[in-house]
Amino acid sequence: MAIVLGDNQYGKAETRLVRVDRSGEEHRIIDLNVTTTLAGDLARTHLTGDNTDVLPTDSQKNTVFAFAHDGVGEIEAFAVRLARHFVTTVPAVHRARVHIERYTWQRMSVGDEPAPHSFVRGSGTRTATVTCDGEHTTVVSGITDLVVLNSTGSEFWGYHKDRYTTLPETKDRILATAVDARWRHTGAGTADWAESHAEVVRHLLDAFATTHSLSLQQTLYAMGERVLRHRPEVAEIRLSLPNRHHFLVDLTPFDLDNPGEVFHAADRPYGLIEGTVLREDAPPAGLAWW
Ligand SMILES: O=c1[nH]c(=O)c2[nH]c(=O)[nH]c2[nH]1
Repeated sequence: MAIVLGDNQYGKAETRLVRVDRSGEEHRIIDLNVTTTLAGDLARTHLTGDNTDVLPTDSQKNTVFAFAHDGVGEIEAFAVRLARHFVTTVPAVHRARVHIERYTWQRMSVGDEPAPHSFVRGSGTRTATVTCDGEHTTVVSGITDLVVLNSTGSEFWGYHKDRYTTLPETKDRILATAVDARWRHTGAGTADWAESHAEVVRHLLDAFATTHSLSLQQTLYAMGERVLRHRPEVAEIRLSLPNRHHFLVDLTPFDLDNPGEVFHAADRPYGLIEGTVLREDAPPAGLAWW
């Protein structure tokens, strides 16, 4: 019986890079978590331990820091630079993926003045995943952990019921989720990554806030559809929405009414609603989701 090496990849996971821009009166910070993943002709090291083809993961980490020396810029562009570097300079490497998370920091205010070098962590983490095979480069942008809540404007009723169904139907509930969205760009050369990202997030939030929801599934589709209608540079968006259930507490044992005011915010289990919304004529995804 022959035994062979199957798919393999390797890289440095979660290089934490913080860069301080001191060029102005006010400092600016970029706080990143960078993961590099390489694949290619790497049979030799697996089969014989000959490491000729292997760029150490330590070198990959060093590359991330060295590339930050002259500025990081937008994370999509930084990831493109790194991915192309690995594919074009390491002979055995034919595919590189660079995944970056950028934590949100907002400038503090002291009194009415913006603080020059003090920051507070904001909500939502921006992400970018770039894949390069030497010929094609794909860019996926995203946002994770963007926690949102509507205190009304959400119903859930008319669902399939069986002997195990106890959930009461509701015409008014809290709808809350932590948005995890990733969207694939039609090209790798969007002019303004920052503007594109801010606008996609704005449309996601607008759709969440203005959709009268009959299910989180319906809200998911509305969020994706709105992004695609307004942002031509986006070909496809994948959303993962945990349903952060808020259950109305029964206060009748205490002779108290509860007209939609007191809720138990349960953390688990939670419904997990996931879906993809895309253009019918979206170009092939290639390695985008690799
Ligand atoms: O919006 C919802 N979708 C569901 O599929 C579901 N299932 C459930 O128990 N509550 C909800 N809410």
